[in-house]
Amino acid sequence: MNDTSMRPLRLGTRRSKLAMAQSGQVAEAVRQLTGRPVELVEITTYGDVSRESLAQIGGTGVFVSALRDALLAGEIDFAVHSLKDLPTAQPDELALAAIPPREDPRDVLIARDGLTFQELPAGARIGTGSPRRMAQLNAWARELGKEIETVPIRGNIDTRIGFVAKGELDAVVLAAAGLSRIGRSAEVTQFLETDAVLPAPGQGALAIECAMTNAPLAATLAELDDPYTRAAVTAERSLLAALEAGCSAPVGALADLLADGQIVTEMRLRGVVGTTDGKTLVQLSTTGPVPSSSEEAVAMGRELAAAMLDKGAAGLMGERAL
Ligand SMILES: NCc1[nH]cc(CCC(=O)O)c1CC(=O)O
Repeated sequence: MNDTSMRPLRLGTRRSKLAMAQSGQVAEAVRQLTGRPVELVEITTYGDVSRESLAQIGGTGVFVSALRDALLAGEIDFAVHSLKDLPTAQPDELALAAIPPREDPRDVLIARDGLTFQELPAGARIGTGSPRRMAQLNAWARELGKEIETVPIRGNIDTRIGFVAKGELDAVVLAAAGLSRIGRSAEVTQFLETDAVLPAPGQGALAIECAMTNAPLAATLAELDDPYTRAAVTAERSLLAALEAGCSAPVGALADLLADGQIVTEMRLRGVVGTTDGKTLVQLSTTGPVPSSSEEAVAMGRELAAAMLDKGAAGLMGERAL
């Protein structure tokens, strides 16, 4: 580090319980790595303040722009984001210094009385404001031959779980990773298999960002990077970008590694786009060598996007679901 002082490193974070939990974990890892103190700097983003639905405010970047402004202004040294909240276009001035090993990427159901999705009665009210979740849940319900009602909700994880606890909704759908980070995994009633519901691109992964000009810090943070997670989320985000969809679009994607025993052999990338009523889904997958460069991962995402667009994916997006 060119700055050899023991000045604390300033980690910018949102104030939510989830953001504080994940920033706290990264702060500890950076402390161990550098021997330097790390101090959390709380920053409020538009996404935290606005009461509008994410689909309405346009989604991309509402949780990250204030953190990025603080990085560019030199008010903080680095920031931790949920990768799925990060817009696919990376600003030139900012380095995605590390993508640590991903947690469980799946969505989960928290339902009343311990119910699974299959056990929910016809007419069940399921809370989610995500067009991606609505599309896949409605498609799944159709397959099971039952009607459900998806109810748009917003708010932090505790608020969302509260709708079920108070009996206002039969179930809510959330990301497994977020629940585990805030210590509420025990309330999960079903982990949704990815054959039924593909997560958001980058779900379950974190992104650690710093200013491009701070090369020594970028190099230090890079030690927290997991190349497999980076390859997977790069392919997923490339698919999203090539579909020209934002984080509030009904797009799911997941890259996973195929292994022969302990040996990783290939990477599979799956993608889905659908109408929120679940009547039409375009769902495709591709398998190939594990990308050994960012360019290869990007190419994999682009190829799958092209195949999905061939199947009519474009016509299913752009709708502002609610
Ligand atoms: N959209 C909000 C959001 N952004 C990141 C997570 C936690 C999971 C993750 O880090 O991928 C969540 C909550 C959720 O979707 O349940």
